[in-house]
Amino acid sequence: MASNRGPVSYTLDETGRLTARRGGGGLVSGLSAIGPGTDAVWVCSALNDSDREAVRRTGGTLDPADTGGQHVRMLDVDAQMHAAAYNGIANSVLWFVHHMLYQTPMEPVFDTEFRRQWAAYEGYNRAFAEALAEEAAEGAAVLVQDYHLTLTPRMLRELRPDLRIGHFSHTPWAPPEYFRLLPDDIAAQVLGGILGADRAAFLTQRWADAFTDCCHAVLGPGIPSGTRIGVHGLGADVEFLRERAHRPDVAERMRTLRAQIGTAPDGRPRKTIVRVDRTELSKNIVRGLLAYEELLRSRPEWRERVVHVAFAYPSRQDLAVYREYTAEVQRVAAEINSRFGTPGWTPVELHVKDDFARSLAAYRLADVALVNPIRDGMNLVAKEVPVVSDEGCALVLSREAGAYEELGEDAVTVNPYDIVGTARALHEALSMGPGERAERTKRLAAQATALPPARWFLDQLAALEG
Ligand SMILES: O=P(O)(O)OC[C@H]1O[C@@H](O)[C@H](O)[C@@H](O)[C@@H]1O
Repeated sequence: MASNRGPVSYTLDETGRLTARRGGGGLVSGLSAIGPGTDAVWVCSALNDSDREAVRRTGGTLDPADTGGQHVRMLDVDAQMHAAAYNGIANSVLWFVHHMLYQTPMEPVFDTEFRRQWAAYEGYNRAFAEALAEEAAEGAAVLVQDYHLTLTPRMLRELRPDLRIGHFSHTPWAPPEYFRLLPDDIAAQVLGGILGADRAAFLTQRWADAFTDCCHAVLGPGIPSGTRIGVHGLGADVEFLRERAHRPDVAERMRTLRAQIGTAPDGRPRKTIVRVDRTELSKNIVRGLLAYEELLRSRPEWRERVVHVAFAYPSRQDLAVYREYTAEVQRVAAEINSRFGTPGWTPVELHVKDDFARSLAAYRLADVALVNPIRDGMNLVAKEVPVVSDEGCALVLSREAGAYEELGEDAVTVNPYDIVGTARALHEALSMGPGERAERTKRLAAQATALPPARWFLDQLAALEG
């Protein structure tokens, strides 16, 4: 397996001690299901100086005590090359294209700086292809992950024609008219790189179709190399989540959260709208807050009776646009609190420090979960909440999330750009009776766990072999 982010990343303290921490996001959740006891090797990249130090100390093969027993080879790619490939191309161009995030008349600009970064991206993809060519046994299956590594499949194919190669995209795929913002030669390289694989797979049929449409538009009719296309909709890991959500640290955080949420003037517990995201532009956190503000403005009966618990965990803080977005989220939350708050009621509880136990606590007690991304490959939060909810939780879900294909029927769905429409959806979700809420949650949980991570992975392997 190959991905930019591995299962762990390190921090180095003043005493020189390295501590491994588990990474976040759907990709890591999916691949982590392939636990110890297999001969799988996970090739990933050092993401920061502490990771580079870990690579220096271990020679690149991480200590299994740090990785939960998985065999992990971490590559020490040149720091500048990694920065240009990861921040420059992967996060600022390919992520923006697939999530359709360019929104000003001056963006994007593909200039000589972009071409320089593209050369780094090629070098970065080649480093992976070379490492995989070294690691893989004769005839092995190799699963290459995501937009960071679109060129690797073709490069690896040239180095090792004996391998069976799969590529998996964890993001949406842009429709041709948006994908073709990319310069023609770059668009062709991205598609041609993935088509170097025997099989290219996606989280939903919608993204798979968009990829095929892009191939036709950019490369001409037909999938030229005979690459097969597949769909595997990653689901929630029900056993892990239910066990983890009932540990004492989660119960303790539920007590703290309940105290923060408090009771309404009539003495009943306040209703809770929960969201949990990386502070990510595509997650649409600011519009979510504005919709909540609109709810409080247009439906004064909810004032003092509801709290919006918003967890927005730091992400990609090397990029100015992410830092600015984080500040904007904080500014809008503070504004709502100063406009509507009273001495006994804080309308928005915004927390930015990553705490998985607290996220699970919020999932368990939420009355409403708000998942309103502009676009999202899948969105696992939408699938995790129904699985761990104690008494049923109404899901407000963007129709642009991949999870909508599976969960749309039992969610209250929204156009993520429509603030008034989202406020109405929040009102509808808050007003849903307990019986209906519990019934819908049960059906959502069944859908959400249809393809748990281990099967998601094994299905891909089986399909690649077939
Ligand atoms: O930049 P980061 O933090 O490694 O996040 C990347 C991952 O973020 C996840 O949320 C996406 O599902 C993946 O597509 C992506 O690979």
